[in-house]
Amino acid sequence: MIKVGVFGAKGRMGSEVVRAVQGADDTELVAGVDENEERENVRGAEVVVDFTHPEAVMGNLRWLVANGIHAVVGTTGLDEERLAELRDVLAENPGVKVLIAPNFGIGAVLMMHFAAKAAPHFDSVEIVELHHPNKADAPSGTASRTAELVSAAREGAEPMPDATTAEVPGARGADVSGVRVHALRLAGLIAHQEVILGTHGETLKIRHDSMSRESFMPGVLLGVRRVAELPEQLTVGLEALLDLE
Ligand SMILES: NC(=O)C1=CN([C@@H]2O[C@H](COP(=O)(O)OP(=O)(O)OC[C@H]3O[C@@H](n4cnc5c(N)ncnc54)[C@H](OP(=O)(O)O)[C@@H]3O)[C@@H](O)[C@H]2O)C=CC1
Ligand SMILES: O=C(O)C1=N[C@H](C(=O)O)C[C@H](O)C1
Repeated sequence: MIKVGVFGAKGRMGSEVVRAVQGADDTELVAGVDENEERENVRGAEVVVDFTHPEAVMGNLRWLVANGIHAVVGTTGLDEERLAELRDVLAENPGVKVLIAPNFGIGAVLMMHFAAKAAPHFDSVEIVELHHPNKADAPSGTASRTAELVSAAREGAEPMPDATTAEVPGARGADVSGVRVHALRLAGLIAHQEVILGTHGETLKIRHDSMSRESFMPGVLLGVRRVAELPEQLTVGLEALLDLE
């Protein structure tokens, strides 16, 4: 049995993780911790899953790594600066592994992968992400990661055509690594993303929809089961566990 703790246990995602950990045959819940509760409660856990808040996650990770506990992180907002800090903290604690996945949905990981594969074959790529209105961050971690992957895949390509010279601020979305990202927040939604690619006379749309937060749980459990054996101390992206080419 893998002993698991959950940070953000009463949240939308954390409560689903608690259910998944309790329901799986090979995992056992040590404790759930929320804001203003003692992190010490998860002592004894081999792996802690974090679905908290962009402002809380770094403090949680510093504590986990210092205490020799592997982390599986779904919380978004971990930019390059924070990842660099995390690498420094990990270097001082060589046995500890951290897996960060902007999206644990298997279909979402495939959507990002397919978008990166398609990107060099098109002149234009834009991303539309759609989420529930309680979400704190925009654009989503998934959209930012997709933009980074698309940008890397298009390295050396011509700039995307765009004649805009007069713009109401925000009308063209956010520029993430040179890719336009448009964020919608609508009641009734959970998590959705469309990558739209265009070239002469044709477009390709790659869309993923999470219709429930249960959809993220197979990916979270996969991370919990495999984090300890990952070759690197810090791994970003669930694709590292999915054998994608
Ligand atoms: N990677 C993925 O697949 C997914 C990632 N996410 C990301 O996960 C994060 C959480 O999303 P969601 O569950 O919707 O958010 P919620 O607001 O529903 O849950 C966050 C929880 O974390 C708690 N919390 C805040 N600070 C701390 C802290 N310092 N220590 C412990 N717990 C804390 C909150 O408590 P309180 O309410 O009392 O402040 C709350 O219970 C977001 O960053 C979101 O983008 C979401 C879905 C999928
Ligand atoms: O806050 C959410 O809900 C989600 N957050 C993640 C993100 O920012 O990409 C993953 C998924 O989109 C749901």
